[in-house]
Order: sequence, then structure tokens, then C-alpha cells
Amino acid sequence: MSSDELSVLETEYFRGTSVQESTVGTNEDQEWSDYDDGEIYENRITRTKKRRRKILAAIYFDINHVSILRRFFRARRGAGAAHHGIVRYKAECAHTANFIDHVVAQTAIAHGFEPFDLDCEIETQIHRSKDPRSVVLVTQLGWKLLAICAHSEAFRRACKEMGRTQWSMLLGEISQNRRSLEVFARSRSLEWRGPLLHLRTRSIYETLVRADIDLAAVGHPHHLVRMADGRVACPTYEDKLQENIEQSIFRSSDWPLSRRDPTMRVPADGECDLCFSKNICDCTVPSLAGDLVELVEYRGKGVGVRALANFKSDDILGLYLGELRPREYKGDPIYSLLQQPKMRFPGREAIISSKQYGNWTRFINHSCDPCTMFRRRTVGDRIYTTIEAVRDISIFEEITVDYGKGYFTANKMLCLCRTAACRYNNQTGSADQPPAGSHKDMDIYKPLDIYKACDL
Ligand SMILES: C[S@@+](CC[C@H](N)C(=O)[O-])C[C@H]1O[C@@H](n2cnc3c(N)ncnc32)[C@H](O)[C@@H]1O
Repeated sequence: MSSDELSVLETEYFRGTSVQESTVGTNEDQEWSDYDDGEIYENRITRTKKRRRKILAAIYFDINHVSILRRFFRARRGAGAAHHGIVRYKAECAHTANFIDHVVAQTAIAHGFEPFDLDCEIETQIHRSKDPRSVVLVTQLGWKLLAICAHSEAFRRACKEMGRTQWSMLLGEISQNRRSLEVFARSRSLEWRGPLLHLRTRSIYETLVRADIDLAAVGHPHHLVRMADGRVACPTYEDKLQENIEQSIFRSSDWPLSRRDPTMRVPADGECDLCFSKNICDCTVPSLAGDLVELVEYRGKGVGVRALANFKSDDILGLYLGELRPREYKGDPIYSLLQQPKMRFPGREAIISSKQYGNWTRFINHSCDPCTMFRRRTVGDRIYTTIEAVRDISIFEEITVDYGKGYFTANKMLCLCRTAACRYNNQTGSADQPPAGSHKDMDIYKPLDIYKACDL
């Protein structure tokens, strides 16, 4: 990653934290009984729930951000200690370590656990004021989830500044999403054990020993799927890993007639949709959204995509990528998408086949009442098919799209979107009904099979 890319991410980061800053630290914690009027009470519940959701989104954002800084730090060790990415990473590590040390000290005061080998700094803190809020953190989250969340500035600030009721509700929601956060941290190779390593209490030691077994290398974050039973799997199709790519693949041998990449922009593709230039420009489609989603198993539908951020209507979430094939290609009935330029003229169509190579967007399931749509775009030197939000999408919502006429009839499948608007299934099924649409079995990722057994 170049330092330019890092700056873009940092800009995004500060945009993200400004949301957190206005979110935490507000006095939202008056007694509910103060509100006799039902409507005010309802509004207040909705508002405070929204605030908690913003903080949860900020926690995922921060964890992802620290992981990016860490990758940068590891790749650019020679860049000099003064590089702003490195300074920032070290500062984040220091904040996390201080927070954890404080919690350890408080836990030691409250439970009198054996503080053997606690360093002097912590011994000093033990003699300072008591902070009951830090004490319950370990009992509610456990050391591992606590160490993961402590990497988030939003979490640390919320712990310090949020009202009592809201804070305990937030902790409940974090616990409910324990597995999601653990897999998220793992898939981004977050070094969550770092701030615990020098703390030799028995419970921390046990957590670290258990965690040693789950350190098998992870490839791309989207090579991991969180299964409904809590295990972790690799997405596979026809027994092959579904690999992540950053650009569609064009092989001239697949295109005997034209031998030209059909996604290369030509003058007839019109102006760039981002800068409106009629000439080829440097614009690229922002791709941060892909970092803030997780792949999860939705019973009956196979792998799907769950939002880990709040997206706004019209946000461009990603590009549909895969192997580019001529229009006649029939080898991929499940993931194929017809790509066309926004100014339609013959001869520029291509099938994007993502059964083996693609990105997270290929896992978006269909809904008859979707929250995104496919759009044809001209950006920079290419034409693309993008996935864009058609309404606001809340964190933890499934990201869905309309596959269009014919997909379910051509593939003889029933739709399991379970919306009132469903067009391809007139049954109203329960979430556990047998798979009607699933086209593949999931391969449980063997090296991580032990993950559940040792970690939950
Ligand atoms: C483009 S793939 C989406 C990702 C897919 N779930 C997977 O596991 O790789 C399309 C396939 O997902 C499943 N699917 C998606 N939406 C569905 C729905 N609403 N009802 C039933 N199956 C669905 C079907 O098996 C369909 O052929």
C-alpha cells in the first residue's frame, strides 16, 4: 500500500471518527421513567439504538483501520520511524495497551486475582481510584473479545464517556456479535494478543495458550465465511477455493474475434461518472465498503453478505468482478452477469463469470425487495458494473440485490428472500426450511475447525 492510499484511508478514518465523537459523550442516559409521553419514549429508544449502532459500526471500522496500519507497518519497516503511518500505528498500540493495563489493574482490585508479574505501572494504577465499569468488562466480554475491542478508539471512548444504561446495552450487543467480531479480527490478522502478552495472570495466560492454536494463516478476508453454527469455512465452488481478485481477468485467448478487453473505455462510453470528464481520466471506484462487510452463511441460500457499517442510499458499494467471457459463454449459470456499457451499442457485451475468481459482490444474494442494484458505469479508463445502495442500509443487515427476470425460472429454483414482495416463491417458509436455492455445500476450513472448540 502506498502512502497515498494510506492518506485516503486516514481521511475516511477521520470522517468515521467524527461520527463517533458526536455519538459518544452525549448525555443520553436519563431514567426512562422520566418520559411519560409514549411517543417521546419511542423516539428516544430509536435514537439511542441508532447511536449504539453507530458505535458498533465505528468499532468494526477502527479494527479494520488498525489492521491496515499494521500491514503498512510490517511492509514499510524501513520507511523510517517518523513516517505518519508508523507513528499512527504505534500510537494506536499504545492507547490499546494503556486501556488494557487499566482494566487489568481494576480487575485485580475488584477480584483480588493473583497479580503475579504485573509490571510497576499497573501496580501504581491499582493504588489509584476504583473504576467499576472496567471491572465488568472482563466478565462480560472475556480477555479475547476485550483485547479485540480495545483496538477501537470508539470502544475506548464509549467506555469512558457513555451513560451507564447505554453502555451496558452496548456491551450486550457486542457480546451478541462476539463471533462476528472474532472472525472479523482474525480475517484481518489483527494482532489482538499483543497488549496481553506481558500480563501473566492465569486467565490471560489460558486465553493466550488457547489462541495459539488458531493462528493458521488467512489469505484474503473474503476467503473466510462465518457459518451459521459458528464455525469458519472457505467459500468453494466445484471443489476449488473461490479466490478474491482486485480487477476482472481478461484473457485474449478467450476472445478469438476481437482480442480486446471489452471493459476498456472508448469515447462512445460517455463521460466519467465521477469527474464528468469526456476524456480518459484517473478516477477509480472507491472500494472501502468491501472491507466493512462479512461473508456469512444464510440457511438455504448459501453464502451471503452482511453489512458491518451503515451505508447511505446511492453509496457505491463495489464492483462486480470476475473472468471476462464472450456473451455466448454458458459455463457459469450461478454467478454470471452480463456486462454492458451504459451507452448501449452492439459488440461491447461481456459475461462476468465469478464462479472461481471474483470479489465479495458475487456472494450477494437475491431479494425481491433489495437494498442495492447493479448499475452500468464509466469510470477512469474502464466501464464497470457497480453495486449501489438504493436505500440506507443498517449495520448487520443482509446486502441483497435483484437478480432480474428469469434467474430463478432458468435455474429452476425457489426464491427464499421471504419478503412480502417475493415474485419467485409463493410459500412463506421458516428460516430452517430445507435448502431450495442452495447450489453447493460449504467446505469447513479444516485448519480452523478447532477454532470453535477452543474459543467459544
Ligand atoms: C450469485 S450466487 C450468491 C452467492 C451464493 N449464495 C453462494 O453461496 O455462493 C446465487 C446463488 O445463491 C443462492 N441464492 C441467492 N439468493 C437466493 C434466494 N433469494 N433464494 C434462494 N437462493 C438464493 C442460489 O443458490 C443462487 O443460485
